[in-house]
Amino acid sequence: MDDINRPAGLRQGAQPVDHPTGRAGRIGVLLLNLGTPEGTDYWSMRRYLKEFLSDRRVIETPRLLWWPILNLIILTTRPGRKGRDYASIWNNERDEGPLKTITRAQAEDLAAHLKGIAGDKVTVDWAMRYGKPEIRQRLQALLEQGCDRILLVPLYPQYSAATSATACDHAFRALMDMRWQPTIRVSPPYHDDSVYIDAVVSSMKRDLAKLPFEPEVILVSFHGVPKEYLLKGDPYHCHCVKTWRLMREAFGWPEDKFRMSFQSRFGPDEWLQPYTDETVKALAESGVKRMAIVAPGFSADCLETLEELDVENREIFLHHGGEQFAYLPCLNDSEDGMRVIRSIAERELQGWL
Ligand SMILES: C=CC1=C(C)c2cc3[nH]c(cc4nc(cc5[nH]c(cc1n2)c(C)c5CCC(=O)O)C(CCC(=O)O)=C4C)c(C)c3C=C
Ligand SMILES: [Fe+2]
Ligand SMILES: [Fe+2]
Repeated sequence: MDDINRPAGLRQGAQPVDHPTGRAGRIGVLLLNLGTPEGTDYWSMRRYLKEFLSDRRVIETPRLLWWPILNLIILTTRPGRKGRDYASIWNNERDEGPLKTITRAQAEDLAAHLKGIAGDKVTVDWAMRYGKPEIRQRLQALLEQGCDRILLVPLYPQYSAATSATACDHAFRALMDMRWQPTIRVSPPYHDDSVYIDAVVSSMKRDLAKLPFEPEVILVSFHGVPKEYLLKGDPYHCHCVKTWRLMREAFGWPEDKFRMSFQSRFGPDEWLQPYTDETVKALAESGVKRMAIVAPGFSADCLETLEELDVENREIFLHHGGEQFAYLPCLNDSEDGMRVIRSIAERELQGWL
């Protein structure tokens, strides 16, 4: 906002002490992802898992039932076991999980891109739903830099209450405490956006061309959620199926060679099916010797891809008769990946820039 357009009391230099400091009419973009533990030790893991698994958007089991399961069983055993898994993929140079390293790189690339379009009018930052950097703190930092309009970009192509909604809830909880809220926009899910589908397919084709073998089957694995969430109206399953169909059509392979599955089942309830580990085992047992896995639901590589898919599922495949296995990386901050994030940001900032 030009100084001349401010109410008299807010003009710089003419501010009475009892008036709020004027904001500079700048725009903030906040990339949001899930979050990762601060370290791989027991207490860091426990803090992360406790925050994550206490979120009612993630675990809908009634509190009275869930509290003893979480505190007496899960938080005594899981931090140690999962801490070892995290240690195997940790970015030791920066002492952080890869999800953080990659999300930061995405934000830096987007910042450089938007600077080319809008100069210093836009600030790009990033935050995590669980752990650090906290959404509340990064929103505050954007306000302090003069942003009175903020675009939230949940980096989940497929919407789920357990991911996109809880990230927005958290941002809105921070806004609830503000007398002078910024204007907020939230970017929509992009599971069927042609820029995203093209990027995922181009990236896969490039990675497949580098392999020393040609896979007989490609498995498209998405993070699972309890089946009950679908029955209660969460569109996540339908978004995943649509992404998979559009990828398959762009790829030109039949359904039996271009499969889909859901990974990371947690607890005894039924989750979305078919399960990735069971599918990989069944493929190997049915005589498939060469396969590739891709996980287009993750905007950045993380524990669920680098460890669960590339290590655990590779072992399952090789152990049951498979011979060659490839994990194809996520879009991350690659050229393909940044094309998607830049296009979302540019589209959603229309009318603001
Ligand atoms: C138990 C319930 C869980 C639901 C529902 C769930 C949904 C869900 N998660 C992602 C993306 C990620 N999940 C990650 C790790 C992770 N997920 C759960 C549990 C649920 N996720 C746990 C307990 C963990 C931590 C690791 C473990 O203990 O198994 C990650 C990786 C984070 C990292 O630091 O690398 C991502 C990303 C999606 C997309 C989703 C539903 C749509
Ligand atoms: Fe998860
Ligand atoms: Fe569906």
